[in-house]
Amino acid sequence: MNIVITEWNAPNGLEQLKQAGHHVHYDPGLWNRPELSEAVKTADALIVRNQTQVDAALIEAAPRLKVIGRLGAGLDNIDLDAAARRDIPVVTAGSANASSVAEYVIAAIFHTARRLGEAADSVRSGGWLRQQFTLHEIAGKTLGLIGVGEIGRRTGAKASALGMKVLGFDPRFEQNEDAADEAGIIPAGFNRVLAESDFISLHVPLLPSTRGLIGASALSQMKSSAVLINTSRGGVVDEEALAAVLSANKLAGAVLDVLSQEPPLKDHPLLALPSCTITPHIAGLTQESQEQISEIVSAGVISALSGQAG
Ligand SMILES: O=C(O)C(=O)COP(=O)(O)O
Repeated sequence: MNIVITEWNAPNGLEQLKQAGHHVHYDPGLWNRPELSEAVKTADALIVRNQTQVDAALIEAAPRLKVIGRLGAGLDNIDLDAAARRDIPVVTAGSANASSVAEYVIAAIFHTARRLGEAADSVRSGGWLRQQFTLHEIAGKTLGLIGVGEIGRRTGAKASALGMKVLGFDPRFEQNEDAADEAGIIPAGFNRVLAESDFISLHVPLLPSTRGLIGASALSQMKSSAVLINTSRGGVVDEEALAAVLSANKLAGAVLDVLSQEPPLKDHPLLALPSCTITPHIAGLTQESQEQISEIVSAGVISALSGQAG
């Protein structure tokens, strides 16, 4: 069968698909080109990351489509209702990148707490600024999680192992409470997390109910010494409101791995702010997670295609 892959995928999964006897049309830049709707016409399977817009029109343009593979966790770029109407399953990699994202959040906490990059740069330029880089311990500080699914839970477990107090808000907390307890996460309301945390990390999917969740009102409830970390989706944060509070020193910093538009326009206001660190959507990207994701999604796609007529 014909498998169209529109974004980057690790080699092990591509090999798996070929070994299973499928024709692999691998074109990592296809998501951004008009030929996409032509390419899916003969696709039995479509494998994407987060940039391909798998909307109703694209699904309609693919009459043979039997399965969609998602090399990651977020599903906001896939019209799940349109897929369900055609009984097309969506295979994801589950929580295969959850540890990578959790480790990134811990790195972001240390990045802002100890500023090793800046300290090293200052030495390279001839400085030896020991007092200027006398900064903060993270033990005893409070990490607030907005969203306590698998990524939030693993982040909380690592933070609490480092001696942080961890507060977690999740709209589905009733169901998560046992898991949260094990990870050392204290269930808390949204406002408490905002008001008491030294670091706030976002782990909710982008849904109509979470779009702009961290806007002017939420930002105004945070401590002025707090740092916001976003590895979820850019749309969860109102970027203009964030730029305003950072410029006014009403928030100490932000580490953003995701933006509402990726890559950002050159004149994006957050790019000009030294207290805002932006990375290119890499939290879930490690060699380990990508190999695992590629393997899981390939296996799921192969299984969904097996036994189906071409
Ligand atoms: O898993 C996710 O949702 C991510 O955002 C990670 O990046 P990806 O979309 O897999 O390239």
